[in-house]
Amino acid sequence: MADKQKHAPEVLKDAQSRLEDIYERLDVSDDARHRLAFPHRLAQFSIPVRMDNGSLRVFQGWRVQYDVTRGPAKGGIRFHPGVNADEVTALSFWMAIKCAAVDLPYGGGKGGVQCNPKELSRMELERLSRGYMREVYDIVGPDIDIPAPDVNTNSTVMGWMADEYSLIARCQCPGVITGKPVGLGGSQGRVEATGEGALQVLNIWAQRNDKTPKNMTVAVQGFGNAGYHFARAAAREGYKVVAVSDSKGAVYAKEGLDVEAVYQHKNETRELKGIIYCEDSVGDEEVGKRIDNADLLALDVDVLALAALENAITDENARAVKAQVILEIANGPVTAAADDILEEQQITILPDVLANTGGVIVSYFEWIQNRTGDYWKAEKVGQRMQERISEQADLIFALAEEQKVSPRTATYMQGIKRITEAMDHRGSQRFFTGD
Ligand SMILES: NC(=O)C1=CN([C@@H]2O[C@H](COP(=O)(O)OP(=O)(O)OC[C@H]3O[C@@H](n4cnc5c(N)ncnc54)[C@H](O)[C@@H]3O)[C@@H](O)[C@H]2O)C=CC1
Ligand SMILES: O=C(O)CCC(=O)C(=O)O
Repeated sequence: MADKQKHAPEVLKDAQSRLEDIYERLDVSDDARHRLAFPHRLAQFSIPVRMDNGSLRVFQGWRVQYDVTRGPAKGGIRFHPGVNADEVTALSFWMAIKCAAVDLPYGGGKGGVQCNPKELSRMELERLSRGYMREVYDIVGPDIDIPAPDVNTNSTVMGWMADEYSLIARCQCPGVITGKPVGLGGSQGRVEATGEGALQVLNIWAQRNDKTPKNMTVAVQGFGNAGYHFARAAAREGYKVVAVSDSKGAVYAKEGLDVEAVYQHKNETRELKGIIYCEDSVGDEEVGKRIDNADLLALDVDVLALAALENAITDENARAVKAQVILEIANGPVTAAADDILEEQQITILPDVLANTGGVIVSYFEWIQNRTGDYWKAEKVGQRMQERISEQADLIFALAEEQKVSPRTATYMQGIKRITEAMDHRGSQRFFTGD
């Protein structure tokens, strides 16, 4: 256990350990450093839920607003047995960095409930989702904090939460939450946005480095919302997706997987591990062969896309990575210690705070649509996301080249610079001076 903790450090501490270098490079003031050392607000609460069998269960929940200098807090809500205050705080810290890095008028927030949604009935899940909104009602709102989906939450959960908010507020207020169903004020393109945005970041990097998608092999850890939509988009653009995994297993095919067939199988059986592939016989179910999850991370591929959870690559397994580029679709999949090892191995990391911004960018578009009442077609959403990502990724890659730093350092520099500039614009006398 102690050994495991050594390799998978506390998420917030690990996330913040990257800041000192950024502060030095940008000459950040002591005031700003103090303010970014702690979350602006951390709410912890209990959510009592009446279960279908009549018993009462009480779930622990959190909502953290790490920084709100540039605008209302923004970030998803995670339902997972491992969620805790440390993780949610780190996730809200990353939201603040990423929103600033791609110039969205938001701060960073995140929420979580410690639960296993797979063990809950649909009605229990709805009661839990509504209970969460009742607990955070006073601290969220379209100008305060705007939640969205994350691991194990989706448009259905967002729809229930939006409805609960409107019941309490006694008004229609779709802008309080994004990632809603399209029929309830959700945006076209939000479901696939994170995966599509990650592909765009990869394409921009590939173009700048004279690589062509056609020859590039890809392995994807985490075949959920973000990972599946990335794999689908990558296959569409000519990348060869040779392996994907979920929490229970991984599947591999040297000549490339049929991503849609794998998705269909997973949808029907809820898992990937049943898929069997024989090199010389092709049957209905035979779309790939089973490999261990750990082996997927060490495959000799061009691109390793990490789309599951934090701490996937640590100092324990970093040396086994053979990919030339890691695409961080998940938040925090590579620890700071692993970063150093991967850099030594000359592996490029396209960091979470840039690579997974497609989701929050389209959430921003959803919020604009909710507030103006002007709903956009899918083409417009796609085009505006592409413009935003291209513009900001180009700035970041150019900064990385100019400063001779990694794309992660350049993205943090971009984000922290914008946050600290906004702090300056708000003035230095808003705090009690003591006289
Ligand atoms: N959904 C979104 O819009 C966004 C998600 N993200 C991040 O992307 C990551 C994935 O999120 P979603 O796709 O929304 O969640 P999801 O719940 O839809 O999918 C997560 C997937 O990861 C798999 N998984 C979990 N542990 C694993 C392991 N050890 N090995 C292999 N697979 C494993 C699960 O089985 C599941 O298939 C998270 O880090 C999330 O914070 C980031 C930005 C936006
Ligand atoms: O869509 C959003 O507002 C936030 C998505 C999110 O939680 C993330 O980018 O990690």
